[in-house]
Amino acid sequence: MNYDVVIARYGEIGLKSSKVRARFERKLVKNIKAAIDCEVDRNQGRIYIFPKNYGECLENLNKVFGVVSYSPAVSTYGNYEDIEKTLGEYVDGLLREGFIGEDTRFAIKCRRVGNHDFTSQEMAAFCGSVVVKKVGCPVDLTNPELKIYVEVRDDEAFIYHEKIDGPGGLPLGTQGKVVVLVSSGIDSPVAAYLMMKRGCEVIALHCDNAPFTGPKVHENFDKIIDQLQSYAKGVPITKKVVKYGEYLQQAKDCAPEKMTCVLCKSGMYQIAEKLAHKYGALAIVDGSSVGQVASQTLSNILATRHGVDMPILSPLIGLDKLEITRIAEDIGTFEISKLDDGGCHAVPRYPETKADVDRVEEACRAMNQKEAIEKAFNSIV
Ligand SMILES: Nc1ncnc2c1ncn2[C@@H]1O[C@H](COP(=O)(O)OP(=O)(O)OP(=O)(O)O)[C@@H](O)[C@H]1O
Repeated sequence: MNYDVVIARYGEIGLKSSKVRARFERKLVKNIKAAIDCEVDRNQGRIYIFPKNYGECLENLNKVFGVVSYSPAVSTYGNYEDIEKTLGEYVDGLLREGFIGEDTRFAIKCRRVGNHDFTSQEMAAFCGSVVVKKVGCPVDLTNPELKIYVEVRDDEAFIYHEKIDGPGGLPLGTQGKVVVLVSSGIDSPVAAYLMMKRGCEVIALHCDNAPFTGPKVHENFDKIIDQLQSYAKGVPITKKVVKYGEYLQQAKDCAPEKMTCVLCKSGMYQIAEKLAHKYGALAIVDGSSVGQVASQTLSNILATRHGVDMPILSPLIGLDKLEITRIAEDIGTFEISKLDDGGCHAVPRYPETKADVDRVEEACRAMNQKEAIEKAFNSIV
């Protein structure tokens, strides 16, 4: 097929006020250009992409948030003569590639914007007759096997037959920054992805628990961020790593053993909050999901957040492991997360599952948490 344009559609942006919409559209176009080598035109709620390489364009558009669907198309002029000629060639291509045959029930879907001397129905009937003359296949408007779309916009027309689903969401970078706590596990990369999908720029903070973890954990974190960067064209993820081993050692030495995981989370949130202030981020994000592991009880979730003033968002909170795993597979992080990284050896035999604020405060005092956090924060690279 000799496509010469890809039409991209966006959803939610269209619901915004005209000022916000214009800003979102500009950002979306910028992100598309960062992801694809192309020229771009914006017109009446559609984005027209003229890529250098169609294969690359179709693959990368699938990773640009804000794009709801897209169609490779051929363009022509918006009059009977040119549409007839171009549609005829388009149908030849469909025949060659086996999308249409003499038994294929088909329908023409025509949309029109602008002033023309024909209605959408008249143009649809005309285009239908062009296809029938060429292929001899039956028209079926209620249950077609193939839909051929003809969009006439002022003096231009576009013909296509595919609508490929995009990732949806909002253009990356339109909703401010968040600090996402990213481990090398399955959940937190999905949490980062979902926030990016809602338009948030991500600062990924990883706590390097060495010597309680091996080098594989850090390596896998790097690979996960590399994979997520393919969704962050235009607004790349900022990567930050804090040396967290000394903090954990202090927790183990000075506070009750069973509080180690609670103190670990509490420290992570506080370091994330400091980092957020430094970089102008407005929220902290983690991959918690209620009851998924022993430490993710509601009482632990509440107690570990004590002392943090910034919102801590947990986009996976109501999802089960299977749902999270499915997303991780789709976005290409599961294969990395499932690699054996040796786990964390700071985890006590019986971790606290019913932490309360008083005992957390007591444990924080016992380990001199404020000083340990300050020290860890200064190690961030
Ligand atoms: N080493 C780490 N660095 C940064 N964040 C972390 C780290 N370990 C845990 N977190 C954060 O705390 C959340 C809860 O971690 P926890 O270990 O309790 O659960 P999990 O189900 O294993 O999470 P994940 O699959 O994301 O590792 C993680 O989703 C992540 O946001």
